[in-house]
Amino acid sequence: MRIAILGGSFDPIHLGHLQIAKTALKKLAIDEVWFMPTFSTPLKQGQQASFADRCFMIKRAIYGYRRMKVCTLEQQLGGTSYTIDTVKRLKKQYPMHEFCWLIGMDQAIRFPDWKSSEELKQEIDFYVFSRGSEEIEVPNDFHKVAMELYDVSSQEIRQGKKLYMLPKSVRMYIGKKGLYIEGMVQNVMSEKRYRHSVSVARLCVELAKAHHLDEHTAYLMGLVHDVCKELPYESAAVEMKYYYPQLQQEARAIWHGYIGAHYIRTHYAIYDKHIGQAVFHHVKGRNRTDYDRILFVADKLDPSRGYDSSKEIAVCRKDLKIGYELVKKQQEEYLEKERKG
Ligand SMILES: Nc1ncnc2c1ncn2[C@@H]1O[C@H](COP(=O)(O)OP(=O)(O)O)[C@@H](O)[C@H]1O
Repeated sequence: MRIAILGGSFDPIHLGHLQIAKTALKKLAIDEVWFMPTFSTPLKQGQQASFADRCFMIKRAIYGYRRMKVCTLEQQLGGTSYTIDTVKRLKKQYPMHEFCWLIGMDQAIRFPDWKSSEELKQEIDFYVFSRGSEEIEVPNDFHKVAMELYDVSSQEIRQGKKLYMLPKSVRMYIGKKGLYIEGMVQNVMSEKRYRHSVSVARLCVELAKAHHLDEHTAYLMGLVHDVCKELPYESAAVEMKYYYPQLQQEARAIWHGYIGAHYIRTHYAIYDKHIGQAVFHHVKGRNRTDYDRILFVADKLDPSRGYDSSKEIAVCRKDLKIGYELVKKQQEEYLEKERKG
């Protein structure tokens, strides 16, 4: 068989990658495309999802495409993934197949920096996928394949942008596991609010641990609770009118909880009911589930707010219901004082 390899971090895989594989199967004389996730990339830092998660996302994305596979050879090789070593190993391990290598324009430009790039060109044929209109120089023994490009990168996805460029199954997985959530949240708020969010998430985890609840759920809800807090008033008003017309009369300071609960579902594919409810009610509080209580108290008692809340935190660690009542009462007293001026 003739196999085309598409190597990359796939952190995460997106529709641009799938487009290369589909075009290759259509235009080149090949039998299969094998996605080859890097174990660890030499020219790149800041890879964020584990190898297992990246593989799993690829498997989900190519589900139903009979001629697309995942190859985990670079994990078997271990250490830093250099393509020259991968290609040699491929040929040894699969002498019955013939291989070629697929790359996008951005990688083709950086090709001269690859380890033993001259030798590599002798080892295997390269096919570069580009719009065909670019004047950019790539090694002249590369074959060019014209393709309609999707304007998206994995980095943009990790920042929470262009999430519609993910296969639906991958998007659901990212939401469920909370992959890349830190970068996504950081991208929609000031540094100070992000620090608060991280600190609330930590306290949520601490309280979840003390009460034998799911720590991952607690972490996620803490991190995302203020995701809509810095939305401009005009946009917030539109969202409220559209999604929560019955709640428009409530104070503006409360809106971000409602809009946030909607946002994390539609944007981040976080469908966990506990998280949605806790975010929805976190400003005023709701004394129904432990997750509701934890997020409410953690937001108010966040140590990074600058006052000593250690006594209240200790009460919450011991008994969440009593702790909730205590914090709720303090909040009401504070609001009353504010009202009186
Ligand atoms: N939007 C896109 N359209 C076409 N090719 C792409 C796109 N994004 C990435 N590629 C190509 O897909 C391959 C794998 O991408 P990626 O996992 O992002 O690589 P890496 O992170 O290792 O640079 C690379 O050859 C890259 O050039």
